[in-house]
Amino acid sequence: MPVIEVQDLRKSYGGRRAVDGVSFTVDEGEIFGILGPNGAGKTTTVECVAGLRAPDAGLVRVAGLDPVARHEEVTRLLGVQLQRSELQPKLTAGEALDLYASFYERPADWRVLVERLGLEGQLRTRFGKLSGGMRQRLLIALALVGNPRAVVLDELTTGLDPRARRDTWELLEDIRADGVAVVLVTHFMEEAQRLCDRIAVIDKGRVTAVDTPAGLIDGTAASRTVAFAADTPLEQAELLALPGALTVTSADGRTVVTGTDATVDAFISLLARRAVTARGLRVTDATLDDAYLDLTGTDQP
Ligand SMILES: Nc1ncnc2c1ncn2[C@@H]1O[C@H](COP(=O)(O)OP(=O)(O)OP(=O)(O)O)[C@@H](O)[C@H]1O
Repeated sequence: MPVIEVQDLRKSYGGRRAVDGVSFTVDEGEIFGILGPNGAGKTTTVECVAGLRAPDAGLVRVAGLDPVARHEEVTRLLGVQLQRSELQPKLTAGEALDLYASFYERPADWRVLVERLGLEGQLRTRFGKLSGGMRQRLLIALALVGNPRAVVLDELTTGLDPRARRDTWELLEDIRADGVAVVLVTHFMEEAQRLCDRIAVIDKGRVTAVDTPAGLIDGTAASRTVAFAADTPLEQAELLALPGALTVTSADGRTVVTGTDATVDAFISLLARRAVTARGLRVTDATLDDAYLDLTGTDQP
């Protein structure tokens, strides 16, 4: 049974659809990414998973429980770090960690989390006085302090410096190894590519693709790019006729062909057949950025 299950989730605000039929499941020991443009409905979706918003329609289950009807039980199983999270400004970081740990029967040792997240120097600082990045680190620690079975992390590393970001990624990888199911909303492609086992791309309230990062990349129309300078010019039309070829551009003596694996294979055969030497030949894979741009509308802000 998946730890998190979302089926045909729908949610509108004042008649405007924010989430329009989203479905996905997240298994134990899986990091499931949600990518999508601003306003696509990502936060609304994870707020429904956390039981903080009631869906208009559809089904949400966390460990088999309805997070709205069984909110208290779900709170014990699910750690949550949301974009709109706030704490009482006068509470110090150390007090907040003690308080949150007291909610759970078997809390994690928060000192370990504090060390992993580089929060040691901040324990006596009030929440209201923490820098943006330190607040973020504290909210991550609070999401994990209950030793949850599942966590929802909305923009996990926004505002973190590069070292804190790497440390947080390693922490998440350890949590996954412990069998926790993780839902990660992110705008960072590098983060998604490194951490996520599967990713849902959401656009205008709908899931436009669910796959592994490699699967999403392979699914892009132009999954490979070949760049070269030929000693004997090759006809543009001939290159465009290669199987799967999408575009051919030439500038400064170099030609760039976009296409698929089949395009690359056919291109190599063409070189051999013509006894053409391609200098500085480079074959590059599409990135998750390319896949993301393919899968989301261009009319978004
Ligand atoms: N409390 C609310 N009241 C009214 N409309 C809302 C509310 N929260 C979100 N919306 C609207 O619902 C849509 C989806 O918002 P949501 O915050 O879920 O998107 P998102 O994908 O998380 O965006 P971002 O990447 O900017 O965080 C947007 O059009 C937003 O303006």
